[in-house]
Amino acid sequence: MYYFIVNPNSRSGKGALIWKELRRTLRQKHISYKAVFTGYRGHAVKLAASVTAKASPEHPVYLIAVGGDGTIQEVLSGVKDLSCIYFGYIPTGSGNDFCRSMQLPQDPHEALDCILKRKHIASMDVPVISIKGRKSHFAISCGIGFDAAVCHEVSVTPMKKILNRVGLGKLVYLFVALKQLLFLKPVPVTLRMDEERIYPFHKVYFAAVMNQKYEGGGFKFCPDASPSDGYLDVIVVDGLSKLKVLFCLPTAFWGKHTQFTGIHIFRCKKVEVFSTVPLAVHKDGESAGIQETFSVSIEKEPVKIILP
Ligand SMILES: Nc1ncnc2c1ncn2[C@@H]1O[C@H](COP(=O)(O)OP(=O)(O)OP(=O)(O)O)[C@@H](O)[C@H]1O
Repeated sequence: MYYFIVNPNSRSGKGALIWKELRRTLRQKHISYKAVFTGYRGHAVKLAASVTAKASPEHPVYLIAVGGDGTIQEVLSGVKDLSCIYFGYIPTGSGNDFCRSMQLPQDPHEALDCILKRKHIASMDVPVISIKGRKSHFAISCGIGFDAAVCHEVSVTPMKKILNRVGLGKLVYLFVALKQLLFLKPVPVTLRMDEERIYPFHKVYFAAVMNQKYEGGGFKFCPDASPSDGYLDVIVVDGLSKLKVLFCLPTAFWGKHTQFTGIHIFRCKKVEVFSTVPLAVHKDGESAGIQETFSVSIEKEPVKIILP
């Protein structure tokens, strides 16, 4: 039995239409499934918790998230014991960084086909972010500063709806990033890794903790990040002029930004981030509020994910 958690509101409402087509396929193929729908922000956490409440490693649940990248982190956050699920993902969002990094089909119909075939099961690290004592999971990345401010504005801008309507949803990140950069003021941020290595930075634009290579709609910020190596990759952008950031940012689409002075990349199992002023924080592109500090580690147990 497959359990689908569907965000009908993803890609500005297209998620609901795509789900109807997928449902037709499931019915035609006589697949046994249950589908539940998210009605508000954070709902997928509760739905995933209730769907997996009785699951065990002996009786696992095939849990499929249907939505954008934001839905994935909510679904994973609702699962208490990751060893009790097989995770599948059908993209109906606008950014699709998860598919890009995991090399999953970007087309929802192909993604469903891959899930039903269950050809390849792999392990994926699941990072845990702790903010003010509250823990939750994410799949792709979390960050503080510029990238989080971009995510926050992307989620509220009417431009996203308009660009999604004409199939150019990904461009919204680029426009918003340029606008945010104009008004941004870099601040001192310190990172402590694995309880011992301390790195103070003085003029930080942003710091991102990445489980996967891509975030922000295709920026390959940590080109060597791997979701199956048991490590987190961390990028810090510090001390560059705005003009240089502007020049450097497009090169990140190809992962070529790492050659610039002021771009620092680290690898660790745990990182604590301390900012001197409250800044926007995101996880998998969803706002996690305005924070001064948070920490990230990796769950001991990886999740089993269905791949093509
Ligand atoms: N029924 C709903 N109405 C409004 N918001 C919802 C609903 N269900 C889920 N959400 C919220 O919508 C937000 C965005 O969802 P999601 O990431 O799945 O889609 P997206 O933004 O279109 O895709 P992407 O993140 O790839 O750009 C999440 O914060 C989620 O909690």
